[in-house]
Amino acid sequence: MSQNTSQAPTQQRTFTSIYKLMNDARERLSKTKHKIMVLSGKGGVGKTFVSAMLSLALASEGYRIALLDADIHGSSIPTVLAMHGMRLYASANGIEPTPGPLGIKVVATNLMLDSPDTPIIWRGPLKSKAITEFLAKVNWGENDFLIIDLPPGTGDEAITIVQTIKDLDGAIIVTAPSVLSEVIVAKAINFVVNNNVRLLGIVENMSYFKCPKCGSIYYVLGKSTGEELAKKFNTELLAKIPLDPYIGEALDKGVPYYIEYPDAEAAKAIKELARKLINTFQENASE
Ligand SMILES: Nc1ncnc2c1ncn2[C@@H]1O[C@H](COP(=O)(O)OP(=O)(O)OP(=O)(O)O)[C@@H](O)[C@H]1O
Repeated sequence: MSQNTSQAPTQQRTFTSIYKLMNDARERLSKTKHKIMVLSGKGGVGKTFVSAMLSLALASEGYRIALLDADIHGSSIPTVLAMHGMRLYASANGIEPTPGPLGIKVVATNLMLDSPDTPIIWRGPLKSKAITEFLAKVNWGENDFLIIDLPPGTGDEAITIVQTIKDLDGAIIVTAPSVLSEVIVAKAINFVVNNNVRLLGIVENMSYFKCPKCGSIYYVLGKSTGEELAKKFNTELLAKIPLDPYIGEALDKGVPYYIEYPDAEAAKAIKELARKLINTFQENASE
């Protein structure tokens, strides 16, 4: 009994501080119109690539974009956006997002590290706190879209996002033909639906490869079943993004793919994805 009593003030302080952080986060994000999370049931399907390129596609249509890399351990948004040597910095207004290509505001743990290959050794509660602090202490300012790139699965990071951002506008599930199993897609979809987040649809990445010489289509990672899956889960197949060798080339050259190769096959699919998203929210706005 006496032990409980002596612990009470500390526990209360912890709850108060998390409650305050969550409130601060909501206040900080109150001038961001649409908040969208990007998740997948499995790793390596191109979630980061889709989040980063979708952000660039929306920005190139004139929208104000913020991008949160909520993948604390595997933070790679800055690399994909070619933000070499850039850092977050503090101002009197909080943590300032780092301006990325086309002016998108980027927040990522890798932008806080001296070296991008430094490992972050944090367990669940610390990762959740880091994400809440990012949301609460970053000077997000006014944005049309906040895109949140999550690590694979439905763990601490995803739970923190849905608990903190109560007015999330929706979720995009990214998957690839090799992992288009119903079970994997269902897990991600159930997480979204059970948390009362609007399911915007599925993006099938690495869908096919189109030969640039003869135009033949090859299903390198297995037959595309995106349409059937979307139908089965009563959602939309938002995009089929092909495998594109220029993506690796852009990474090697240290340039953002969408800007460097705007007419490449995958870039065109991402542009379409961005337009669908814009239409979705314009339709909603006029309802
Ligand atoms: N359509 C594509 N064509 C060719 N390469 C791609 C495509 N999409 C993504 N890639 C490449 O595949 C690799 C994995 O992509 P990415 O890191 O975006 O996946 P992820 O789902 O975010 O991974 P993680 O599970 O680590 O979070 C990267 O090297 C990326 O450049």
